[in-house]
Amino acid sequence: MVTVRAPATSANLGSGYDVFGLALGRPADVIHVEAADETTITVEGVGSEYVPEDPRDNTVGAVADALDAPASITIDKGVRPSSGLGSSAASAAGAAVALDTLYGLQTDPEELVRVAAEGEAVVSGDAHADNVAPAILGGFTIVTPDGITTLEASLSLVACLPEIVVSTRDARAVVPSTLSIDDLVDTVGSAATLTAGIARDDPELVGQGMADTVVTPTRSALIDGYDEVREAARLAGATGVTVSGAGPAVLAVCREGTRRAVASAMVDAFADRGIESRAYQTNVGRGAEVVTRSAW
Ligand SMILES: Nc1ncnc2c1ncn2[C@@H]1O[C@H](COP(=O)(O)OP(=O)(O)O)[C@@H](O)[C@H]1O
Ligand SMILES: N[C@@H](CCOP(=O)(O)O)C(=O)O
Repeated sequence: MVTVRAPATSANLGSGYDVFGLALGRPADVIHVEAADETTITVEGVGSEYVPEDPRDNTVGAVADALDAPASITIDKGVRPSSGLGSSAASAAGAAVALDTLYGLQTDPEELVRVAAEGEAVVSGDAHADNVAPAILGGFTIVTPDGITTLEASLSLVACLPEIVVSTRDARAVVPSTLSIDDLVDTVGSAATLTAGIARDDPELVGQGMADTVVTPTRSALIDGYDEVREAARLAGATGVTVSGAGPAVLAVCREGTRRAVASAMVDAFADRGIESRAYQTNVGRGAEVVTRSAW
């Protein structure tokens, strides 16, 4: 049996739609795999009642197929489904690393990212890799058709998850299909600023570079209370606040020493709208890792 811990991730970071991703220190899924003649899936943990166990509908089933690595797989969900925290990706990434280890495949890590992205296609309709890349490689990742660039990053973060469900498939449908040259210029400027901020461990630059006038306004409209939560986080010390992935989680990058205040300001602002939420105080995390391995 092989057991892997695979982290939640936050994709887009505002200006990097389908390109930027960050591994989070927590929460995480835990995936157990045992060799078997055919793939079976059992799901436990947070929101497990919303996750299909049929391998054709679970991201993990697509990964086992792509690696030709049938197994008895148990997913212990720590990342709530439909959260905007890469829940489906955490399972896919964890399964890719676990099955690769179980069968000694020694697949190249970038190839494992492509395999895990096949799992994402099962749930969102697109094999977008901006969650599975950081979930496997850790840190901050830039995914383009030419490959993946990874940067180590050190940021103090809050990911606040309200009791709202937003499906990634639905949230992809509201993204505009064209943009003006002004929006293009703004987006390139933001994305470049954000990348420089990551390279310099500078939360002010990262926060500034999260600005986005194209995708985020359409997604934030799906999150009741978003504007108030964003304002509350900024007043409490966040340098940048945006929709995490497709939402409904909201990600805040915090100035040194403000993370606790930002977390409680965000929870209070959702509560003022009558919405319960949970704020994860976290940082940039590592990629999926094998935690136990036994020979039976
Ligand atoms: N292993 C899995 N973990 C979580 N969700 C899964 C998994 N396999 C399939 N799903 C489905 O994917 C959807 C959640 O994925 P998605 O909308 O991308 O949310 P998230 O932003 O949390 O990844 C749900 O409909 C869920 O049933
Ligand atoms: N780039 C994707 C990311 C979706 O992230 P998730 O955590 O909501 O699955 C998108 O924005 O659609």
